[in-house]
Amino acid sequence: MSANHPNQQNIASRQGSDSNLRARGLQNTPPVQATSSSTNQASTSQKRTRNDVTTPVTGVTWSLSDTIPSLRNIKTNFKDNVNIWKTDGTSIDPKKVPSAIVVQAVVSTLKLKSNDRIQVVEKYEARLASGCYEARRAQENGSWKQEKEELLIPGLPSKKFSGSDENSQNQSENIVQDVFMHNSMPGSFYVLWEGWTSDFLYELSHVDVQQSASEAVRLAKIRDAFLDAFNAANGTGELDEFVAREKFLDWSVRMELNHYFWTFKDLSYFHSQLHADLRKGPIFYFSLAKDMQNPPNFTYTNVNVVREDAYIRCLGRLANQSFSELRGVVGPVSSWTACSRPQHCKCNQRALLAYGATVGGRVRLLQYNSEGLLQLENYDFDDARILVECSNTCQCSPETCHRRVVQQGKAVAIAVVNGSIGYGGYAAEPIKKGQYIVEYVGEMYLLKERRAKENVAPFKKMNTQSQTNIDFRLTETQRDEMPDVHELYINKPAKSKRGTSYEAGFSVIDERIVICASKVGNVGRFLNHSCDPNATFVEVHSRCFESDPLIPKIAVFALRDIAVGEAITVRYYSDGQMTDKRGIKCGCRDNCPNYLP
Ligand SMILES: C[S@@+](CC[C@H](N)C(=O)[O-])C[C@H]1O[C@@H](n2cnc3c(N)ncnc32)[C@H](O)[C@@H]1O
Repeated sequence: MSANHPNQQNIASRQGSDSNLRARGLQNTPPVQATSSSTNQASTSQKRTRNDVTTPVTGVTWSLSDTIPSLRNIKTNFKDNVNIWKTDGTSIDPKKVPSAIVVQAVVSTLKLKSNDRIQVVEKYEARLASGCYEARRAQENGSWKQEKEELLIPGLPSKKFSGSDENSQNQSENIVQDVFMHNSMPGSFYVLWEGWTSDFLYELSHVDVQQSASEAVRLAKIRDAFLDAFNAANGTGELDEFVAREKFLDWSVRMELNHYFWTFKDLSYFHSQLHADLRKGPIFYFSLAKDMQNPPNFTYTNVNVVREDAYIRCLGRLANQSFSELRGVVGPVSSWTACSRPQHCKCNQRALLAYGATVGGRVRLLQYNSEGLLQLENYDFDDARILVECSNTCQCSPETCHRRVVQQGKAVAIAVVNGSIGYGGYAAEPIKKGQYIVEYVGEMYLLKERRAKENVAPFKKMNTQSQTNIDFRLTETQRDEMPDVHELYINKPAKSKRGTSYEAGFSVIDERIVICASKVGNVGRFLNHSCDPNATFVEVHSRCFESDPLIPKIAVFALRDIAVGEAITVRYYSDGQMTDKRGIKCGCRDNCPNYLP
């Protein structure tokens, strides 16, 4: 640190000032309520005019109006005040956590309506996390404006307060965004405030920060431990300089308010805040290179953003029928819950009924063990398998049931780092075999029938080398053929990088439904392919309330223990699909002979 740097006096004058500490509140309180979507209008009923729909599986016919969810129909077995608790002591009301955002065509005969659980919007746009008060205020009043066009990322503040606003703003409730180690004073942290630029860093003692912003310190420790592990794994010392920049800050970075570095910090903070809203793990974005790359630019979502046609298709699936509608087909309701005897569970029975017929009765139901870890004995990539979680009909606790892992949101910390095959996702906390890692979330839409047939083999071909459970098989040309999904419903996408695909499909639940995380997605979009993966995609039925529509999910689970610093990888394709040399050379290891189609 240069003794004559103009900002030094600025920082020194604030150092250890109790009055500043009190005045600024030093709060690190994540938001309590999850409202990352764009519509909050509640409604209690949904009128439908559409004709009956016939399931292709059993020929059972029912009226769509019977299956449209509304809050009215949510019959919970919880006491009214039962909440899900987060690590910071705040709670989530599960009834107010959206289970999907439905993007409806402007011209639609159906006119879906929103409620707390299903939010119907015309267009999905990113927002700042609901608890980021200072950032919202700065967005209105701040004097600093983002100058670099490539750094205008949806959901990140484009305006902030800067040092020059110090005396003109009412600074009562500032929140700690990030803390960095002090290179020359081990007893101090540099503190970055939410909604403020880096020319307004404070230098505060560990004790003060630890007491008032313990969550920020906990996250900084996870970040720094990851960097050390990642650096050690790379072994050559090449990264030392960049790791030090992340942990200690450079003057050059601190004083250049438009530096890419700060956008990576904002991505980490605001995406982690959105995750904290739903009790999911934090995310850390890094560019460990001298010339930092453009940060990834996409709109963050915690829940699938479902196009109207895919939503209607989901409602029309047999799996969406209530138990009363299926009386006589699904066995009688027993007193066993799925938690105690999965084979007697009616949710499992219904899933087998719904998919067994489609895929020749060869669907395997995956199960959790009593610690909530997926049992993966005899795991075979080519098996047709799904996972069904408990819901409120099972009468078990949404808080403690070991079969509600995905809906409880207990996902791990993930770091996103750039490398030779683009960005990749890495374990920032140790992960156990069978542990839930993250959901793969994005825009959900239907493939056209013709393309679905071309691209997804019928189940009778399952269990052969050429079939995968979840795939990324759409080519650039095929995506270009996609009709108007983005134009009509979502922000128009920039052309994706040539050869880069973010589309994942289902093969058991519905081969026409695709989740695309290119423009709207979550951290799952960064998981790269490996021919020897340590994690796997699983098709999941998970809903807190039986009256929610059953929107299928894709979740990622660990196939083996994964250490901090290790890349989290999944298999997009089986070996037989990876021989065509016109594809992308697989970079999962040195000299891998395979090609991504
Ligand atoms: C779902 S994205 C993964 C994240 C991506 N690397 C990024 O930077 O955003 C899938 C794309 O990543 C790249 N990719 C993933 N795994 C790869 C591998 N093993 N070898 C080469 N490219 C890979 C390909 O471009 C692929 O279409």
